[in-house]
Parts: sequence; C-alpha cells; structure tokens
Amino acid sequence: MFTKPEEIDIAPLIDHALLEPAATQEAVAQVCYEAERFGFAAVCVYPAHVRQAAELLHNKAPKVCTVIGFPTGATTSAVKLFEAQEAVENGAVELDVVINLGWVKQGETRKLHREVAEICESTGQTVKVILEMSLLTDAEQRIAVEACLDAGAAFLKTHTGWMGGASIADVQRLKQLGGDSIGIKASGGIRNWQQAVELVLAGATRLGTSRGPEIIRDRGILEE
Ligand SMILES: O=C[C@H](O)COP(=O)(O)O
Repeated sequence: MFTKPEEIDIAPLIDHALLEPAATQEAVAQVCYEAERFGFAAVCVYPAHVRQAAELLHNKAPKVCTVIGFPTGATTSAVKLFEAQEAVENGAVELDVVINLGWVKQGETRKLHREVAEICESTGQTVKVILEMSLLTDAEQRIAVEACLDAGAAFLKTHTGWMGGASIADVQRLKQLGGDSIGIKASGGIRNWQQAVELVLAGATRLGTSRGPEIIRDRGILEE
C-alpha cells in the first residue's frame, strides 16, 4: 500500500486501453508499442485484436488483456465463456469480464457466481470483474462483490468507461468490500497523473485508462 505520491510508480500499474469500436490494426500496434515503451502492465484490447497484440508483445513485459461481454455484460453465459476461451487461445492472459448487472439487481447471485466461476476455472487466467459501480446500489455492490470473490475473480474493476468513471469513493468501497488481498482496478475517465495517484493512494492496484502516455508525460511536466 502506497502512502506518499512520490513513492508511486504509475506506469507499471496501467492497463493501456484501446476500446474504441473503430480501432484499427495500426492503433493496436501503437498501443502495444507504447505499452512496452512506457512499461505499462498490459494492453487492454477487444477480442478481435488479441492475436495481433499477443504476437507484437511476445516475449515482452506487457501482458495482453481483453474484455468479455463488453460493454454491457448482458449477453449469455455461454457466449461469455466462449469469448473468454477463444481470447485465451489467441494469447490473452487477463480477462476483464462485464458482469450481468440485471442478475445483480434481481438478486440472482447464483447465476452471477456460476458465470464468473466457469470463466475462472475454464481459462485459469486472471479474471477482473467489471462491476459498473455507478449503476449499482450499496447493497447490490455488496452482493456482486461477494459472489465474484467466491467465484475466483482476481480483481474488482470499477467501470467499463462507457457509463461513468472511477472515483476515489468507488475504490475505497471496493477495498472495504473486497479486503486487502483482492486486486482493485480503477477504470474510466482517468485523465491525468494527479487523478491516477489519488486513486492508487485510495487503494487501486491497477489503472485502466486510454490516456496512459499522457498521464506519464503529465508527471514529467509537473516535475519540471
Ligand atoms: O477499461 C478501460 C476503460 O475503457 C478506459 O476508459 P477511458 O477510455 O475512459 O480511459
């Protein structure tokens, strides 16, 4: 746990996201290049881009992360499972899975648990569940986190970036619900170094952002 801004090395915490619907192969190549250059944790790309990213980052430090059921989470469990398995076959080692938010609101946590557990067990990879915190009440956040932790999720992720952004309160809430051993990925709307630092100080252990290079350059400007 970091306590001072100057102790924080932001770059190794960043999942460099390229989740624009119209992303091209050229854009995928650019984020892979930037992820290595800046020392980011991972690139986070759509399943259609995983094979390219895995080839470009072969034997390099950044991991290949992809999104499952993105951005609504409202597809079927069978489709999410296939999407996850295929992504792993293509080289993904981290899977950011949007949970079924309707099930959470209906209290159908057994279905939620089964869906996440099947993906965790079948792939054996790092699963980050996307909770879309701004759409859930406190009680819904609690039951969603309990089900996902028990199912084997490695990280709790705040947002897709499509419906609200990560706040310090979201991170603190997930830390309170998930405890110290679970990873917490703050995501959505992270735009500058100060914001990134504050989220890490609140307890985030990964930052999902489409502005990684700008955030690192922002720090350089601040130090000059
Ligand atoms: O998971 C990553 C997010 O989609 C990134 O959101 P952002 O585009 O607001 O940085």
